[in-house]
Amino acid sequence: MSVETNKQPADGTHSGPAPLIRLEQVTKRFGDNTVLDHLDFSVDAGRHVTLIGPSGSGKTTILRLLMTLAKPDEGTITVDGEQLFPASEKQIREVRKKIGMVFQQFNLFPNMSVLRNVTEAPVTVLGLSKDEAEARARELLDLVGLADKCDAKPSQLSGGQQQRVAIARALAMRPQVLLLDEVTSALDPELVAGVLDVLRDIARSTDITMLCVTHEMNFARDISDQVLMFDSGRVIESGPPEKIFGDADHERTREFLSAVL
Ligand SMILES: Nc1ncnc2c1ncn2[C@@H]1O[C@H](COP(=O)(O)OP(=O)(O)OP(=O)(O)O)[C@@H](O)[C@H]1O
Repeated sequence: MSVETNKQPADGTHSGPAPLIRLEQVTKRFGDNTVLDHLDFSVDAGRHVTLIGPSGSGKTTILRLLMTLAKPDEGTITVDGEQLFPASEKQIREVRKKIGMVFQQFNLFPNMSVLRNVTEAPVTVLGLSKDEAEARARELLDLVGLADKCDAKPSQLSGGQQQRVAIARALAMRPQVLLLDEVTSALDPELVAGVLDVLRDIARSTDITMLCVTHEMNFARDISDQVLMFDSGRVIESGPPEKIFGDADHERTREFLSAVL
């Protein structure tokens, strides 16, 4: 499979083994509610990292910060050596090109065909020609099993198919990082497996970096190089899936997993 990413050559300042994503001492508050509390973690290029933890522990907030949909109150976030906060609008636009996100809701453009949903941003944001964007989109729609749905409107597709279009749309920007926020939570149970299979395939066969929030623990176990257990805005434990799911050190992790597995 030929999913490629828009890898930028590292400049002199940021070359070397710097992680692709780095959060340092990140704090995020909503009023009196401290959602992230001096959070530190980093993700190396090409790794698949899953965030697990109880509802409200701040997992989605991290993805929203990385997408610049929210700002931290303190701390720094860098992606590929470039700082996200504080940064000019222009810098943020550049960093944003490196990050794709798939949300719980598919958020497709209802009046556009499936193909146009996937070509729109590569044409308008990256400046690809229509032909180039269509070739890329057709390849990705084939990858997610929807080659025959190019001309359909989103409303003619099942939720699982719509989410697969959303995955193709995110990949069409050739991001270095794919953020996945509970992408199967809004789906009927029988449609979940098809979407997770597509993501497993992408995880196995591409070099894209994935940061994933999910309540699907089997999926987390399958695709992750590393699992981060969150509680109250902090990472309380992290490790490879065999360790976290099989022999967690922290009692809170064991309690959480025994409740959800
Ligand atoms: N825009 C907002 N305004 C106020 N509070 C918010 C906002 N967004 C998130 N929060 C609060 O921040 C906390 C963390 O939310 P977040 O969605 O990051 O948790 P989560 O770990 O992803 O939970 P879940 O697994 O239920 O999705 C929650 O208490 C939530 O109510």
